[in-house]
Amino acid sequence: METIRLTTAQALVKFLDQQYIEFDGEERRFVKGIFTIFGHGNVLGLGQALEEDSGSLEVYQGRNEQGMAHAAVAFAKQMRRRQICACTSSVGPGAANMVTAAATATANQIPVLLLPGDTFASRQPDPVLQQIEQPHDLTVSTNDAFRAVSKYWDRIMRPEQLMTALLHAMRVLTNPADTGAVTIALPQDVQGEAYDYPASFFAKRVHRLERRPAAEAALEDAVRLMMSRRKPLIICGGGVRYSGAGAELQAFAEALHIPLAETQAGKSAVPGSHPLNLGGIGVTGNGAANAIAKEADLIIGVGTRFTDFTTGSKELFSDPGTEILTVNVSEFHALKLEATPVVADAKAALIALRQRLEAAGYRSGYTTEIEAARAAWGEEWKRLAGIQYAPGSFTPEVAGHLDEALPEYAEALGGCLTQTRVLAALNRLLEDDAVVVGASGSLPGDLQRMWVAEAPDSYHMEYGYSCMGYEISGALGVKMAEPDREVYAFAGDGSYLMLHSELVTSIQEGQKINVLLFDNNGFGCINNLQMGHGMGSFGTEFRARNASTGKLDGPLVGIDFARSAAGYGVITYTARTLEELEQAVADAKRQTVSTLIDIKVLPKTMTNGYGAWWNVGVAEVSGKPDIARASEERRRLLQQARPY
Ligand SMILES: Cc1ncc(C[n+]2csc(CCOP(=O)(O)OP(=O)(O)O)c2C)c(N)n1
Ligand SMILES: O=C1C[C@@H](O)[C@H](O)[C@@H](O)C1=O
Ligand SMILES: [Mg+2]
Repeated sequence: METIRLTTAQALVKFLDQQYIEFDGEERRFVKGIFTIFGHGNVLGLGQALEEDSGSLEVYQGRNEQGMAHAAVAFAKQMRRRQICACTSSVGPGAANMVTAAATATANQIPVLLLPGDTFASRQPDPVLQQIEQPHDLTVSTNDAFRAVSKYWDRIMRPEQLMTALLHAMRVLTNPADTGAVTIALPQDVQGEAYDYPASFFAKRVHRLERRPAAEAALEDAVRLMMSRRKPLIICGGGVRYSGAGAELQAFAEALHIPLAETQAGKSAVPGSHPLNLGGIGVTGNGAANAIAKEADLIIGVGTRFTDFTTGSKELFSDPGTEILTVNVSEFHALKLEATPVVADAKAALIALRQRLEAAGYRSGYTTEIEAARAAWGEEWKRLAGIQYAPGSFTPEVAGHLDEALPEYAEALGGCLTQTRVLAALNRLLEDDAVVVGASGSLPGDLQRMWVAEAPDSYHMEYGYSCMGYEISGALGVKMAEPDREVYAFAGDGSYLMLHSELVTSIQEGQKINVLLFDNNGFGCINNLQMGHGMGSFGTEFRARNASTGKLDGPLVGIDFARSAAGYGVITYTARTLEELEQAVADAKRQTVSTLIDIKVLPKTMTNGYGAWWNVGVAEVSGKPDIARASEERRRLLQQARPY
């Protein structure tokens, strides 16, 4: 047997360089590159291997391990899971920083390969610098924390273990039904240990992504169910996009005259202006989608996980007469809500179903309802787009919380833009094919309701984990996937402050991203949530400690975000009026380096309502009558919701 003598780390790099994926007859390299932050736990092992021969893998330098791993996740998501990046960290804190990103990947079912350094397999030394030491179990290291958030986890204690570990890693990374983070922990001594690897291990491997066809019996069940229903509603989930099934979904809806609503992951599979596209559904859904959902007698969930935001915490389509049909490549998701399941690739299943339903002469029973719902929402959209602050006589969308404090905010921010007006303007100003990126705060809800995404894959929302700090790291990953499109990160001030380190990486790499920073001086959506459930404003506005009360109820803490980012070499702007915003966007489009627009928006001016419930835990014991009322209201709504 021919062998090649390599270190574990060298073998790992050589193997990754030989992985390819084939989908619909198209072959491409699977691993584009590797993000690195070196420390003693990886620099002399994996670092050495990459310096000596990285093959065709591109090597990037991250700033924060969570940030770089989020960039890798966003890259794979935007590539529709057909190409990935790996990430290597040092041992201990560097590794721990990647745990959050692993969870983001797994929650969103996005492949990412994480390669954290680990403590010495030989235990010489023991403890090594940054080893946590658990006296009850010496095999435990920081990297065990990845077990909870990975789809495949392994630790390479001997060089030859690498071979089975990597084959399993590829199995999971290329599995459309059950992918996510793959963690391979690499003890730092083993990374440099030599082994005679069989040459065959490094042969080119092409992993075929197959479109799983639907079983004939499942299709028959689905057709039978649909033939008995007059008011079906399609929910278009992320699986539609990963399958590349947008056109088929649109054809299915058109042929059978069925309206569709979008999840956060499914938006931009079908153009937002399509007459059958009702837009975002659920807790953050709009009036049209939620109204049609309430009347639907059949929900057809295509490629959706049915999260609580999508289902309105199982209250939105809770009528016992409403049936659920699912099309999902994952059995786990297809079987939710006691659905009639079609376990299959979305594109394959939609084609097969349409053929059968057309042959059977199926057409939904909708007459004018879809058009009417869209028109009513269109009017509401225009109202939201036109909201302007006027001192003294202004009622914000989220009213009754901080009404009296709004003039103070207007003064501290130096402007009084409303969030809904800014979003409507941006929807008009940004390029049609630009990719908008978001994840957390009030913006995902507003975008889900208001953003009309026309171009395919122009909406990139991480709302499986809704992880603050993903926005800017994610925008970098999206830009790497789509170098020819403008990419805009929509981030709240809280999220920006949590993590924006990869903005510097974007400058370093010459990858232009645009940050649209919505500064409302606080954790706005959480303030809405607490005050909407009877609490006071507590720990969510950015206010200084007040010496007289000892609480965080002093003056607002203003931040000049434009100045902060300018220090990195980012081209920055501050927008306090719509004119300033328009000028900033126009100028940002002309730039070749990353830009940031610090948009000063009033709190409480985001969208609110539209008929779906969100089940949040409320205190059953409190001295505040408003909290008792919120708890009572929750009990009432729980009775209307599906219990499971
Ligand atoms: C990593 C992480 N920590 C905490 C949260 C909980 N959380 C969700 S939104 C939010 C506040 C967001 O504030 P900001 O980014 O300013 O957005 P806004 O709601 O003000 O628009 C918090 C703390 C989260 N989603 N992610
Ligand atoms: O707690 C949360 C509330 C949501 O509105 C928000 O978008 C999300 O980031 C979150 O964590
Ligand atoms: Mg904020």
